[in-house]
Amino acid sequence: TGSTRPQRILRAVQKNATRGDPCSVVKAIDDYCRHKEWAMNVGDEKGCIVDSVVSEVKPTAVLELGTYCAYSTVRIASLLSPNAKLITLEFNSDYAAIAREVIAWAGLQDKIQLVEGASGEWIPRLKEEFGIETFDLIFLDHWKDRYLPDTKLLEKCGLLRPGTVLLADNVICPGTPDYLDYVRNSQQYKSKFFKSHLEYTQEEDGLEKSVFLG
Ligand SMILES: O=C(NC/C=C/[C@H]1O[C@@H](n2cnc3cncnc32)[C@H](O)[C@@H]1O)c1cc([N+](=O)[O-])cc(O)c1O
Ligand SMILES: [Mg+2]
Repeated sequence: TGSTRPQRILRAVQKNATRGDPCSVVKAIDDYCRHKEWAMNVGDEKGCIVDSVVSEVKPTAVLELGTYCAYSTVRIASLLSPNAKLITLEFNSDYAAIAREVIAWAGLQDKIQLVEGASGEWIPRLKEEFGIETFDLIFLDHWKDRYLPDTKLLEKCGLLRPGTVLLADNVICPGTPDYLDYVRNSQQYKSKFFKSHLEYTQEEDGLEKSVFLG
């Protein structure tokens, strides 16, 4: 049986990136996925928009939904202040195992808590299990039909505060129509679209940044 795409991505990181250097890990994944094999990382073009939002928000508590190979996990965590923490949820154990290796290669284990489990099950447990009050930034990049239910769950669990930023990948491709409709028409959010392209392609895509108003 051959290797999986995440295993090949990890191998590219171990071959081409420098241990303890998150930027080289991000670059190794982008180079591999642009030139060898496409994969559903947020990528470098949209990644620069993610970087600018993280730099603007300066979050100390970050939640990522959908780790996959930890590309965005590493990219975001590398910009966080020393006392900031990022929790990332991933329910596929094979992907979680690869993600842990990528996070370790980047030397970011102390900043990142990877939780192996489903967002629907874990969001209600975050306050108790991790002593989280509210999140400053949430990056949504998991199954696209989970964005809306998980956002409503985050509201219900009191994990959002006035000013919390929700940053959603793929609102054009593959698309998250029900989520977009909600954050753009709800009085509880101030939403803004950042036009970009689908990772490693010329296809249209973009990120939606939505500020919770409380
Ligand atoms: O489908 C896409 N992403 C889904 C990402 C899914 C990842 O999040 C996990 N997950 C899902 N629900 C979960 C609930 N709880 C925890 N992990 C979960 C899955 O195990 C996977 O690791 C996608 C597709 C394209 N595309 O061009 O087709 C481009 C992109 O940028 C994408 O993000
Ligand atoms: Mg995505």
